[in-house]
Amino acid sequence: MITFDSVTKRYPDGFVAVDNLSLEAETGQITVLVGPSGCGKTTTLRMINRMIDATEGQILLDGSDVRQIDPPTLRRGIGYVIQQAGLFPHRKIVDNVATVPYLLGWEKKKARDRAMELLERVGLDPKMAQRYPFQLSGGQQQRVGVARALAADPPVLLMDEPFSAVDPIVRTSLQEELLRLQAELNKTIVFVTHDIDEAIKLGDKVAVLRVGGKLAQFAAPKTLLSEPADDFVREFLGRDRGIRRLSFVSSSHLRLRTDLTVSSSSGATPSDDAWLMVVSEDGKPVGWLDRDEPFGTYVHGKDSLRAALDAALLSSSGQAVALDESGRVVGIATRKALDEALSEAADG
Ligand SMILES: Nc1ncnc2c1ncn2[C@@H]1O[C@H](COP(=O)(O)OP(=O)(O)OP(=O)(O)O)[C@@H](O)[C@H]1O
Repeated sequence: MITFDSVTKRYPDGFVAVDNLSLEAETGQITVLVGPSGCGKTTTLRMINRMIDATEGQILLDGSDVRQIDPPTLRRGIGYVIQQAGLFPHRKIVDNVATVPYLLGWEKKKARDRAMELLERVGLDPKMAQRYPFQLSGGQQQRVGVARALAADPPVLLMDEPFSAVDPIVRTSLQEELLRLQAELNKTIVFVTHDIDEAIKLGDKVAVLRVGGKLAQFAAPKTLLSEPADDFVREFLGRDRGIRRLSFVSSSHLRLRTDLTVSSSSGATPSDDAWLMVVSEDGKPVGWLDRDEPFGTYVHGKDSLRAALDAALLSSSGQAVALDESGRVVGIATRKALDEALSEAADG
């Protein structure tokens, strides 16, 4: 766990970049620092690995004051990923990833084997290992940056706007990759971004900072969306707060109708008003009976209420097709069921 206890950073010119910050970044979780430009996110992050020293207060890493630990020892246990990856341009990818193991005196083969394993872990083709950074796309370089930070298996990972220099599609895939990796690795991650959507997607908890380095709110994404602490946070969260909150509401409470499905061999005829979903022999959705309209699906209980609503909006049926994890139809969420679930969500 990383604990900020009344931490202030005053730069030599007197500017207060971080003002009396107290928060805890839990072990094995992703804590996101988010806020407008200049609010002190990077300063806060760099005080953890002592690239910047706090002026007042204490930062504790698993109970030990970081200022009592000499910086090289401290940084051995802390991976650091920055925007545009910051790779060494004249080193091959494999050697970039092996940087810290080399510094730690690992023998070359062991360090390179570790690097190759990590490249695979972050979803890069092993063939990339022999290339130089300029021969990789921005997104690939960013993956290398993550692999490099993980090389010595540090328990803590600091990530400073790591995905902000890539296009939105690559960015989404990097975010998903990080969540997948984190599910395996359980690192204590502190992640800086100015993008509130990224914060909400990645954070177990999100610290919203305002200019002047003051903490405006520290909460789980769901709480931020439903109970923003003040107008600043509300405005920073932006539009569609209500819809976005549905991403954190489970679809498992949606009441499903099983009488609105028909097997493809049944020869059923449509009734006037009902939309019936034809289901193949192996349980997969085929299409609406006698209606040439698209249909939308979601995985019941796994996807959010937002996903179910989105699926319903894909066709004029207004109904979502609920699937199990292997893609078989488990029932139909009707408008009425969605309506009920939405009003429950609005209440709670
Ligand atoms: N060495 C320094 N001396 C004086 N002021 C500084 C110094 N470094 C940063 N600052 C100021 O401290 C404030 C916080 O900077 P910081 O880089 O932590 O912000 P940030 O939230 O990460 O911003 P951005 O999103 O733009 O990267 C800014 O106003 C910055 O100008």
